[in-house]
Amino acid sequence: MSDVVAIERALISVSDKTGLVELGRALAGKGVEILSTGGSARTLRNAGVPVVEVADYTGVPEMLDGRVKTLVPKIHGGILGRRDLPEHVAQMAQHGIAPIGLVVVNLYPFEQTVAKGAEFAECVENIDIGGPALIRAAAKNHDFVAVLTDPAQYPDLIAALDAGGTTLAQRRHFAATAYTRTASYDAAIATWFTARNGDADPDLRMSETVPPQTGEVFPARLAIAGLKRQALRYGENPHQVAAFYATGERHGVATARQVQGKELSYNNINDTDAAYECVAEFDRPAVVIVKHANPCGVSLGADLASAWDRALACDTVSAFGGIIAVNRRLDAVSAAKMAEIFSEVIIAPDAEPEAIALLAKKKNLRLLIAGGLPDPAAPGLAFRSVAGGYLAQSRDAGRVTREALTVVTQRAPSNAEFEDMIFAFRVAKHVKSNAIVYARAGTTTGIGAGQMSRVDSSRIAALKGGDAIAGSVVASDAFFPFADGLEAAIAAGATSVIQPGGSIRDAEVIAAADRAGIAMVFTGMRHFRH
Ligand SMILES: NC(=O)c1ncn([C@@H]2O[C@H](COP(=O)(O)O)[C@@H](O)[C@H]2O)c1NC=O
Repeated sequence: MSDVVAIERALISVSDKTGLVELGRALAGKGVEILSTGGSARTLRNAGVPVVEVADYTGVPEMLDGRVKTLVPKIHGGILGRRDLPEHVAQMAQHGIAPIGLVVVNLYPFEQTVAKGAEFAECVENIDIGGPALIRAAAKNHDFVAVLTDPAQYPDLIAALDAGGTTLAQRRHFAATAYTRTASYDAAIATWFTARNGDADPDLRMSETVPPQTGEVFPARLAIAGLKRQALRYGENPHQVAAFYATGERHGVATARQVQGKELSYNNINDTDAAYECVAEFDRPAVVIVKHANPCGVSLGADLASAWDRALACDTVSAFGGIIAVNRRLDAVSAAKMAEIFSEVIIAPDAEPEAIALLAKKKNLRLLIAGGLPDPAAPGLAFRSVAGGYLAQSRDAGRVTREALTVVTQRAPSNAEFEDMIFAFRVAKHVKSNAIVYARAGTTTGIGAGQMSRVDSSRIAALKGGDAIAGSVVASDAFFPFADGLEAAIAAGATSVIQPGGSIRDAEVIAAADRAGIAMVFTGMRHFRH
C-alpha cells in the first residue's frame, strides 16, 4: 500500500515570509485550500493567492495581541485527528473539523530579538506559543500530516506535490526537523530565562571570583541551544564529522565575520577561540599566537607591531601555521609583519581597510573580525561532553590583581616583577595544565603546557626559553607540590615566582625560594585548564 498522502488543506502561519508567495502559488495551483493567520494571509492575498483567514474558518477572532490565533479545536483537531480511526473521523465531522494535511509554521524570532539586546518584555512577547503547538501537533500526526518549519524546505514540498503527495519517509524527516526546531527554540528561551533570573536575584548570580557553592544555578534539566553556523568539512580528524553552532552571547570566533580566506576548520575554530579569549585578558596592546589550543607566544607592546615581534620571538618554530589574536584594531604595519610568515587565522576586534587589503593577497589566511572583545570577567557557563553526559561549570572568570597577591618570601617583588607576575599568571590561565609560564617585560619567554608532571612542564618551558629565561618571573597554574619544581625553575633562571600556594609542603617550597633569594607570591586562585 502506498504511504503517499495528497494534501487537500494547508495551514500557513509564518513570521518569516521568505518564499511564502511561491509556496502559496504552488499549493493553490494543485487545488490545495489554504488557511492562514493575519499577516501571512495578507501577504498571500496581496499576491493574488486564494486564502481563507483562520479567524473566518474557526469563527473565533485572533485576540490578545495575537497571543491566541490558532489555539482552537477546529485547527488542532484538523491536524491531530487520525484519518484511519472511524471514531476520530466521526468526531471531526460532528464538530465541523476539516482535516489539515500540511502545516507551515516558522516561529516568532525569539533568538534574534534576544541577540539584538531587546528589553525583557519584548523578548517575552516574542515567545511563540501557538506556533510550537501547531508544529508539535503536526509532527506527532506525521502519518497523515507534513510539517515545514523553514523556508529552505519549501522546494522539497513543492517537488513532492508534483509527485502526488508526501511519502511517510518525507513526513518523518519533516517531523524530526520540526521537533529539533521546537526543542532548540525552548532551549534558547530556557537558557535566556535562567540567565535573566540570575540578574533579578543577586544571590543566584554567579560571582566573578567565587564559584557557585551549590547546584542552585544549575537547572535540574539541561537545555543547550545553538544555531548552526557552519557544516564543517570534518572534525578534529578527517574521519570525524562536525558542525559549528553559535549562541551569540559573547564576542568571539562564533560571532566573528570572516573577511577572507579558506573555510574555517574544526581545529581552526577551537584554536581561534583559545587565542581570542587569551588576548582579551590584557588592557595594553597584545598579541597571542596559539598552536593546538596552547599559546606559544604572548606579548604586550606599545602597539600591536612591537607586541607581534616579541610574541613571535618567543617561539619562532611553533608560531609557523599558528593562530594570531590581537586586542586592538589591526593596523597595516602589524598586518604586513604578520603576513611574512604562514598563519592559519588572524582574529581582531576590527581591522583598518589597508590591513584588510594587504592580507587579501594571502589567499589561504582566514581573517576574522569579531566586532568586539569578550569580557574576561563576565560570568557565564562552560560545557564539555563526557561519556554519557555533560560537565557544566562557570567560566573561569577569575583574574588576579596585585591587591590579591600575598608575598610569602623574605624578598618582595619589584614593581616590574609584580607586573610580569600578573601577566604570566593570566597567560597560564590559558595554557593547558600543568602550565608553567616564564615571562619578562610583558613577554612570555618560555611556556610549558599539558604535561602530567609539573617538573616536566618547568623543564619544557625552560628548554623552549633557553637564555631568554634569565631574570624572568615564573607562573604556575597550580601550587608546586614539592620544592623540586620550583628549584628546576630557579635553576633555569627564574628570579621570582607566582603560584596559587596551598600545598601541605608550602613551608618547604618557601624555604627553597628564600634560600635562592627569589621573591614569591601566592594568588590563592588556581587556573587548571584541561
Ligand atoms: N497564538 C497563536 O495561536 C499563534 N498561532 C500562530 N502563531 C504564530 O504567528 C506567526 C504568524 O503570524 P502572522 O501570520 O499574523 O504574521 C507565526 O510565527 C506563528 O508561529 C501564534 N502566535 C503566538 O503564540
